[in-house]
Amino acid sequence: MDGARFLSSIKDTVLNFKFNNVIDILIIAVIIYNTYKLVKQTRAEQLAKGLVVLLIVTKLSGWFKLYTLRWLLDWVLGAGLIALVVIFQPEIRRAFEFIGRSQFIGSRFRTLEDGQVNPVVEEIVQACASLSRQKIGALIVIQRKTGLGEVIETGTEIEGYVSMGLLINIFIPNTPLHDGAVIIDKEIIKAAACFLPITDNNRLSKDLGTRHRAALGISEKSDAFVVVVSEETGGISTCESGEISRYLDEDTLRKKLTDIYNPKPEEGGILNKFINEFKSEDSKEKNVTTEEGDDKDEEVKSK
Ligand SMILES: Nc1ncnc2c1ncn2[C@@H]1O[C@H](COP(=O)(O)OP(=O)(O)OP(=O)(O)O)[C@@H](O)[C@H]1O
Repeated sequence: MDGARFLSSIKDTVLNFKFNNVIDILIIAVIIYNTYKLVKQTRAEQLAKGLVVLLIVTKLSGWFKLYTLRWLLDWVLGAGLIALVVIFQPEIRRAFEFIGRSQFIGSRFRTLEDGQVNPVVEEIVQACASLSRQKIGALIVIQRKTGLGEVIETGTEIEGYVSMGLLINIFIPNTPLHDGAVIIDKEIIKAAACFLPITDNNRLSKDLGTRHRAALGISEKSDAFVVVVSEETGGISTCESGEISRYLDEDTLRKKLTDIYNPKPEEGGILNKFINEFKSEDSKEKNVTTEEGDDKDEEVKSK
């Protein structure tokens, strides 16, 4: 394109500029800004930089008529797109899962009046407190928006209302259903003795065995809320979004469960929540810490 044609095309663009062009530019600006926020400080950042360089070089090779280089770069970009989908499959999956469980679809738990507590919360709290006192190991998964059908299928179907008695009974040692996890969907115990995926985080504290690792595993792969009672110490822990909080007292557990069973509208825009969801895999990878030496009664983030 020579100089005169270039100038005349700019003149045409300016003269034909309309309101819908402004909207168009604004939308693109918002998309670019949020894409930048999305990839910033994640493993996608370096990749995005490389992609920008590749795009610029491709464009330049076209302008300078370097046909072989252009052909090669076109090919790399085409193949790169498929590679991107493969590399970022976990993030893409999380993003789609987030859309699926977003507020558009509504919460699965009914909202209660202020101060009201869902009776299920108290049943779970009392069961855990009792199991903790008796040092009986327990693993309780509360399903939220991510369906846990595959996990439920690995166990024994129960379909019974949540009650302190039933929960304690399930986990009594040497009974047929005590090994594995109980899955709760709202007020119903769907199944017991379920097998959960174990976390592959190998930087966890050595004193966390397979029960806690299974709890973390399912919380990484879904939005489930998990309560663990340690057989060894009687300590109560909870796992959520790949993070473990240990040595909880009854009141803290009650508060956490109340937040689940009596959800408040989430703060922040839908876009920010989407970005956080997308980023969480990466930030977790960066924030892995070990828990050795942590004090009792302190909430410990395992990741
Ligand atoms: N993948 C799994 N899915 C469900 N439950 C599991 C899984 N792996 C282990 N468990 C449960 O954890 C029990 C073993 O717990 P282990 O002592 O290894 O873990 P821990 O985290 O040290 O817990 P604790 O503090 O209670 O000893 C098993 O008997 C079983 O009930």
